[in-house]
Amino acid sequence: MMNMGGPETVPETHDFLKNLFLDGDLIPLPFQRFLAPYIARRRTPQIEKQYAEIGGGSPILRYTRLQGEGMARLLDELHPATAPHKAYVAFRYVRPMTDETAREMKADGVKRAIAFTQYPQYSCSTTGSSLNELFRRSKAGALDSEIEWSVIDRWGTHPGFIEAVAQNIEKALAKFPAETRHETVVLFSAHSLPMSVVNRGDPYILEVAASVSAVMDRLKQSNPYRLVWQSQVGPSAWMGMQTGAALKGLARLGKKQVVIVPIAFTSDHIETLYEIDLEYAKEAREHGIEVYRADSLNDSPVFIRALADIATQHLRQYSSDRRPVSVQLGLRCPGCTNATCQQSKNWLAQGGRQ
Ligand SMILES: C=CC1=C(C)c2cc3[nH]c(cc4nc(cc5[nH]c(cc1n2)c(C)c5CCC(=O)O)C(CCC(=O)O)=C4C)c(C)c3C=C
Ligand SMILES: [Fe+2]
Ligand SMILES: [Fe+2]
Repeated sequence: MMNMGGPETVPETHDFLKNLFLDGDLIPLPFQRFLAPYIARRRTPQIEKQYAEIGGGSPILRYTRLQGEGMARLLDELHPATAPHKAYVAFRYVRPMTDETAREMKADGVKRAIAFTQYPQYSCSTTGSSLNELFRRSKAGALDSEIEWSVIDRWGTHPGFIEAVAQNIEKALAKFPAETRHETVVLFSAHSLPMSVVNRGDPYILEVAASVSAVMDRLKQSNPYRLVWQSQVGPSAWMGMQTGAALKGLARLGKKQVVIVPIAFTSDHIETLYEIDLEYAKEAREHGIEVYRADSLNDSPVFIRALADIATQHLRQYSSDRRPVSVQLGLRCPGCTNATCQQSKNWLAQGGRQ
């Protein structure tokens, strides 16, 4: 289960940020090895304060383990041919990272594995970075070369995922009076992307939009909605409209009720617990809007069943066609100039064989 991870405790914030700014697949910086620690040090106090305010750290490891254990249990029933199943966590910027997980898998004698992204929608900066890291660690000899790999690279329109998000929206909508509930604006909010990434042909924006469209179809188009973008970092141009500005705009239009929906991440993190709950919701209330947030998926049993179903479908498909990767993963962004992307795609298309 591949994801970025987050600091479990406040003092881990600096190392998390340092590893994040060292990731050239996420943020290519000039003189990265020198600039990354500098930027991380400067940013640490502000981000530490945010993690402190949301309870002292990120809950992502706890939820990913819980989701993985639940998924593996269900998989044993749904796909007994490949049982027993076990979920391992590989984070990009905090422990457990790929090397540590690879050692654990080696000790367990694993010979068949699925690299299962926990980002519903594909971006080169997120899932792409995790897959490139898997490739690099393999090349460095950290992975057991006998493991047969396949990849689940995106699942943003899977009906189980859509159902889990839709149910959480319904719960939030139910907090408004029945007479005015249909007027509530559903504001989907996803982490933004720099326009430089969008403009090289990254598929994330399209895939997030596809998730939103599928959720609204499941809700039978019950409410007006928009997709907006949050958490931009630094001075460059990022995908908009920004979530904060959208809330102000909705207030200007006289809207009184809003449900904010995190759609691109599967557990709580500072974007939901700090940015949305503490910053945006407070600002919106000051503008006269009553606002609730749809819960993150966290320990949702509907979501855990969806993960098991996604893995089952993948295993069935793989047993019939032996294709380790999706057709879509084979295509690099038309504007991609990162040579590792091609190498890692070739490696994965061969099932992780050298
Ligand atoms: C699907 C979600 C995410 C995408 C896409 C994404 C792209 C992206 N992010 C940065 C820079 C930063 N991201 C940071 C933290 C962070 N990012 C995501 C998710 C996505 N990022 C999460 C869940 C988090 C964890 C923080 C949290 O909310 O708990 C940070 C560090 C925090 C900060 O300093 O503000 C940076 C920096 C870029 C440049 C990028 C696309 C290229
Ligand atoms: Fe980010
Ligand atoms: Fe790329």
